[in-house]
Amino acid sequence: MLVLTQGDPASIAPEITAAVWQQLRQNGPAFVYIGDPTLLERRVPVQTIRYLSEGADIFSHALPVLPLHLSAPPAPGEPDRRNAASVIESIRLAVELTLSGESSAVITNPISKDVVQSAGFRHPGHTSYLAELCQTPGDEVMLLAGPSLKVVPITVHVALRDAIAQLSTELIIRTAHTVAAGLRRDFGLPHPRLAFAGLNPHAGEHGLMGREEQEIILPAINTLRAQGLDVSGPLPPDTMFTPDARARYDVAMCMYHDQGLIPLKTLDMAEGVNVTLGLPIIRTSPDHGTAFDIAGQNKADPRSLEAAIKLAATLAENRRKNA
Ligand SMILES: NC(=O)C1=CN([C@@H]2O[C@H](COP(=O)(O)OP(=O)(O)OC[C@H]3O[C@@H](n4cnc5c(N)ncnc54)[C@H](O)[C@@H]3O)[C@@H](O)[C@H]2O)C=CC1
Ligand SMILES: NCC(=O)COP(=O)(O)O
Repeated sequence: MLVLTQGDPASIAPEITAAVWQQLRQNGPAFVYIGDPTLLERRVPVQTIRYLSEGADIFSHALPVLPLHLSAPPAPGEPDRRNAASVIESIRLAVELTLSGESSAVITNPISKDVVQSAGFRHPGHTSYLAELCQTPGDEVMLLAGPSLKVVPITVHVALRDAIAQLSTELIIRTAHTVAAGLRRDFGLPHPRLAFAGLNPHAGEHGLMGREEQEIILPAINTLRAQGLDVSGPLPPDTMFTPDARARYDVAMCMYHDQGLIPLKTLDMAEGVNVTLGLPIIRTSPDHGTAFDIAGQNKADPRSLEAAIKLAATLAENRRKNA
């Protein structure tokens, strides 16, 4: 059984959850929703449960829900910080059930970092919170996977000037090992090919446009190669996402968030999935956010959530086989 978190109740999460249940109810993979049942009741048949094990028999005719309760009535498009506690509790419980082995993976619906942080949440997103809950802080790595491309932002939710300051040979090496291990164990790629982007225009052009390639990125690549990984780069970032270039690697290792997420979402927004590597559990999520601007209008595309649920099931099965 998989567990799906509530996400922000004012976001598109309720409507995409209902749409994906309709899509998967016959052939699965089955999931249990952890959230307030009233968010879904007017869209699909819902059945509250006490134990995850009850979910499998119910899934084909009703969406099984482990109930949580909101503090304020939800209004689509109007996030309310009074509901932040329930958003956070859904994530905590999903991780607890997965660490205990009752669930095989966590899929998270989108949250507003702004809303949860206003209620005291100290993390810039799910990723580091999940690592804290799993007691593996610092081991987490964000990977986004779509049909055309996989990318890893080596620095993530920080201002661009801080991302540049954070880059180090040690961080690149550590991230690359987590990615290679995750691609082998969970994605079933025995010899993953990692391509590293440069940071600067033309990958620095021999130091004319910046020295991070020579001083930080290249030493990491040389070390990783000596350690037996299949690595290439630093590549000029503007040409490494062409179809020909993408055919030469399995994952693009990017130096900052938007360097990787812009090509990923441009190519694969509808089916892109965010995967957290480096955790003792499987976690996936749609690649998009809360989309408050269209919440409650039945405009939201549910395919990224559907892809996240299917990929979570595949990764969990691969990890079980490779254990
Ligand atoms: N995994 C998560 O919890 C994520 C959370 N976020 C959070 O979401 C909030 C909003 O972030 P934005 O940058 O505005 O990104 P966003 O993905 O929420 O929205 C960007 C644009 O894409 C559209 N869009 C997004 N998902 C869509 C879908 N399924 N179907 C149709 N249109 C869709 C929206 O309507 C909007 O115009 C922020 O607080 C951000 O931190 C963003 C990404 C992931
Ligand atoms: N840009 C990816 C994103 O915002 C999701 O972050 P997280 O909640 O998975 O940490």
